[in-house]
Amino acid sequence: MKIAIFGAGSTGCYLAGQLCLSGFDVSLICRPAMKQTILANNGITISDYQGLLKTVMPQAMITDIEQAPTAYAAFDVIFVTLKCHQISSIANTLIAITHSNSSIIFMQNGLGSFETIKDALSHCHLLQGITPFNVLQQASGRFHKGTEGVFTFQQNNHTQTIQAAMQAQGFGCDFYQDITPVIYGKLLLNLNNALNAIADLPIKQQLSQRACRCQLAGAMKEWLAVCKAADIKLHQFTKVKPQWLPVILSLPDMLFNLLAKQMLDIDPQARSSMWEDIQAKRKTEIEYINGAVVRLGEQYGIKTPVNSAIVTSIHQLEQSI
Ligand SMILES: NC(=O)C1=CN([C@@H]2O[C@H](COP(=O)(O)OP(=O)(O)OC[C@H]3O[C@@H](n4cnc5c(N)ncnc54)[C@H](OP(=O)(O)O)[C@@H]3O)[C@@H](O)[C@H]2O)C=CC1
Ligand SMILES: CC(C)(CO)C(=O)C(=O)O
Repeated sequence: MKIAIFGAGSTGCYLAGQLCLSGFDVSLICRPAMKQTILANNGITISDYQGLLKTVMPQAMITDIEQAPTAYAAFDVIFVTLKCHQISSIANTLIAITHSNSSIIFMQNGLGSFETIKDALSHCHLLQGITPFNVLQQASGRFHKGTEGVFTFQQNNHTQTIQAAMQAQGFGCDFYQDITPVIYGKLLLNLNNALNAIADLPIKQQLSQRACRCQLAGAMKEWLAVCKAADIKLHQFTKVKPQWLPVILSLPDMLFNLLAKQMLDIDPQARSSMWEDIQAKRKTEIEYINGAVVRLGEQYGIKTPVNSAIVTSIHQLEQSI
């Protein structure tokens, strides 16, 4: 199975590492700077908070796909690990580098990016997936997984083969036929991305402060209310049901810390991908995350002042950088 990672950054390189170690032929479609970093460090190093540390060299690193897509043999599976706003422009390239049985798997957080491309690719096998954990790009071509969870994909013959190979290497991998509750449930957790970027602290330290947790609880309550009004089911990612998260987050520090220890294994250094975007002076995915809550809220007549204020703060941060 010939696999490409389109947009190899934090999550894409981590996924590439696990796929290479699982025996697949993996090519990265990446920026020249990423290729240079990987070559200079003799490969991609993946590490995690439980002690994993492995280095692998992908089969190829392609930096000119948009200029010369036909120069490359078609891929069987393409994981798109770009940011949400980078998706819509790659439809023609994806068509040029796939065959009639290829699967294209979109791995974006939030809501709305898949919709910007799916019509242009209506004849392709399109799937969605998520990365439930945090990946931070570190120095020396190292990609560090800082929280628990395993790659999760919509189910088809390709993702079934990938799951079997990844599990044989000890990497978990989940799949679902109906991915919608997973995507909507992940959005609940991603409501912290912006707050973490604003707080400018590691997630663990940020969530140790009750004031920060109460802001997150407020944003979550709005999303839960919107989902209830829209009759949307949410996948449960944590040990407690999604509806209980705002209650637990609002507890006093001592009680919260006791419960949190049992709920989430998290590296003290982990930060959100939106924090990475702000630090790197990149456009964020705010419109697909808190912005999606505001838009759906308007549609269902649910007020979302907390999420609206977060969207405004992130746009201000984007402009000030
Ligand atoms: N990082 C994380 O911990 C997590 C991220 N996610 C989600 O996963 C998705 C991907 O995030 P993440 O991995 O952090 O993103 P990154 O920004 O780290 O990776 C995307 C990479 O693709 C590159 N790129 C952009 N356009 C092209 C192109 N046309 N051709 C080749 N390369 C290109 C980008 O370069 P450039 O920067 O120059 O544009 C960047 O290096 C997002 O939706 C995010 O929310 C989900 C869970 C955790
Ligand atoms: C895993 C999580 C929720 C960590 O913040 C994330 O999805 C992100 O950083 O984008």
